[in-house]
Amino acid sequence: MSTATTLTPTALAARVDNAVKVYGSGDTAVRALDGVSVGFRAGRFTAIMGPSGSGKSTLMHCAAGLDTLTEGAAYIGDTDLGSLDDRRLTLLRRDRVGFVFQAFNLVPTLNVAENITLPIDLAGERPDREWLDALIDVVGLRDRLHHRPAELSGGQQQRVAVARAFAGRPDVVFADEPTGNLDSRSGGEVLRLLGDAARQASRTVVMVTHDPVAAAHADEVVFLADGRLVDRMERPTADRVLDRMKAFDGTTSTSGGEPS
Ligand SMILES: Nc1ncnc2c1ncn2[C@@H]1O[C@H](COP(=O)(O)OP(=O)(O)OP(=O)(O)O)[C@@H](O)[C@H]1O
Repeated sequence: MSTATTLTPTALAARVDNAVKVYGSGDTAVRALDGVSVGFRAGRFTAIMGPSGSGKSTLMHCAAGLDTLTEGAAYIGDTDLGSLDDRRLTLLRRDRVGFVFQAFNLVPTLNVAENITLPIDLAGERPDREWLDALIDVVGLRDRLHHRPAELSGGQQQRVAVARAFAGRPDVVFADEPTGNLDSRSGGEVLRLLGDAARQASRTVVMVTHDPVAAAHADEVVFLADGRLVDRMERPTADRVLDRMKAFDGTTSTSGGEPS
């Protein structure tokens, strides 16, 4: 049987195979990814964790088509990103991928409603009003639609960014430290939104974080160390994630490392 081309419930929304990323060359070369193979299941919320410099952001950027791999392959659904020219890659990112960054990256001159629909407007598409309406309710922004970003709290701004990321019904939303600029209460709300969007609307979310509490909102955590995938954890709790992270201190060995 040939590989199915449509997504099934257990399909992978994004994956990398044998991903190698080398920055620079010669003596100063850094092997940020050293043969990582990992899949992100459709309809799930996955967190990427690991010590500083372990390659989390590099993995996310390469999986999302924001950067290219030195070796190996990255796929969104069945599309091999390495097979796309710049124009097609730009279109794929616009049509099939959503992004949430630590710095909210809203357009200051546009109001909330305009920020949310910006990717759809830029694509020249017609908004799906029903979907947008539901999204605005999910992120709790209905009474702020005509405000500009500067009139919102940080948590509200990030909720706008989450709504914008999901507005075009992307296959996968990548989030890079989305709660890094938020207090724990606002951060918790944003994480719940990401989880709800993944589970209720069958969207896939992949989040880079260094925070075990944030990772505990995910369905699964994948752990990187020194550019390699070293572990996966289903149904994480903050304590279990913290214990796993402690095992990285001093050694990145995965055999018999006992948390203190
Ligand atoms: N543009 C670049 N040029 C050279 N080296 C880079 C570049 N970007 C990242 N690196 C290096 O690649 C390695 C992985 O970096 P990356 O940012 O992916 O790690 P990270 O796990 O996201 O770290 P952090 O948690 O500190 O953000 C690090 O050694 C980093 O110094």
